[in-house]
Amino acid sequence: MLLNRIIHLRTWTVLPKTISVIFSRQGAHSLSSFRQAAQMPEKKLQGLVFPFSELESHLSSRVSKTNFQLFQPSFEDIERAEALFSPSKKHKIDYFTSAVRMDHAPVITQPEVCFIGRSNVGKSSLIKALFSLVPEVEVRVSKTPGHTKKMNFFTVGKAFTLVDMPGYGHKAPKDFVEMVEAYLETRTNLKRTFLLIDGSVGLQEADRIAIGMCEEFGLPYVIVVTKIDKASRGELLRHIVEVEDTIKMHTLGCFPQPFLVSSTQFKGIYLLRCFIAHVTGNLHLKSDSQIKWATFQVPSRAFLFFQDSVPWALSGISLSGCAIKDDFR
Ligand SMILES: Nc1nc2c(ncn2[C@@H]2O[C@H](COP(=O)(O)OP(=O)(O)OP(=O)(O)O)[C@@H](O)[C@H]2O)c(=O)[nH]1
Ligand SMILES: [Mg+2]
Repeated sequence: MLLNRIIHLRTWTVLPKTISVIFSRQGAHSLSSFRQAAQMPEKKLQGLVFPFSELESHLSSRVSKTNFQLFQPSFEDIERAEALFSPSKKHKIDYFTSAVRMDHAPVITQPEVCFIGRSNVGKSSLIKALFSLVPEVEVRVSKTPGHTKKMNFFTVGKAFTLVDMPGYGHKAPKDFVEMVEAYLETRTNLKRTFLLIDGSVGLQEADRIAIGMCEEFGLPYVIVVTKIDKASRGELLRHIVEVEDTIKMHTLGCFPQPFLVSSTQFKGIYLLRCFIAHVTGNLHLKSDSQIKWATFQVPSRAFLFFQDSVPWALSGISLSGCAIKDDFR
């Protein structure tokens, strides 16, 4: 199968030192909450919430800037989405269970989102940042590739579940294919797959194979460019253009807007929270939020998602390949 090929790829030359970190309450990020961040000067806040806005003026006209602004919720919507990521007595956010095989995966009906990507791309760090309002939830990150060995399920109240996956490529677990491919192919409550690409190294062969797999399975998926703090501006722009070109030329199921994030600087995290709230059917955007029209073909499995009452239309994608309107309620 496709991912078998990824596992055997050896594109990493430098192996970082083994350091495992368990994030605890002490590790809470000072920008965990959008409310806190909203105290910042407008321009800084804009760059934090919409990281693309800082890069926009440097991109050539060849790149579709509209695609980066397809999902552009209002600050009010972002704040409403944040409530979903804030725990309360009635809305518990916690680690749920782990599985190494599909028959060990919990059977649940609530919407689910998962995070896949090469080992060390920053999947667990991103989830830790998304859950930073609940720092007691243990999400393990490590400098050593291949740290996450199991599919780790986290529940966000009754609203949705989120799955942290082992990485593919270097040091992927032996049972990776049976675990992750089977999950992606058969999980019926999976609403979105977030495919992470390291913004400091750009698209690698393993990423292209993973994109091919998402296409083959007809998954609705979204590309997230990670570690944007680590790359120079020039490098990052080059990598973003490459991602954009790939989405445009080689994908049908990928949401046209790549999301840019830095889990350490908290860039793009509030926007991603809002997108997750939206695609899991937990947030209806206010009318002043902007979701632009998108026109392209949708793979067959998308129809199943439409039937699940979380239509693709929610992310600006048309079922018929025709343009759709931006008010979906
Ligand atoms: N500079 C920077 N480093 C990051 C960022 N996100 C993650 N890292 C670092 O990248 C390394 C890998 O992070 P993880 O979150 O464990 O990566 P992963 O994709 O879960 O890795 P596996 O579980 O091995 O597949 C850690 O050293 C993180 O601190 C980021 O946004 N910026
Ligand atoms: Mg991990």
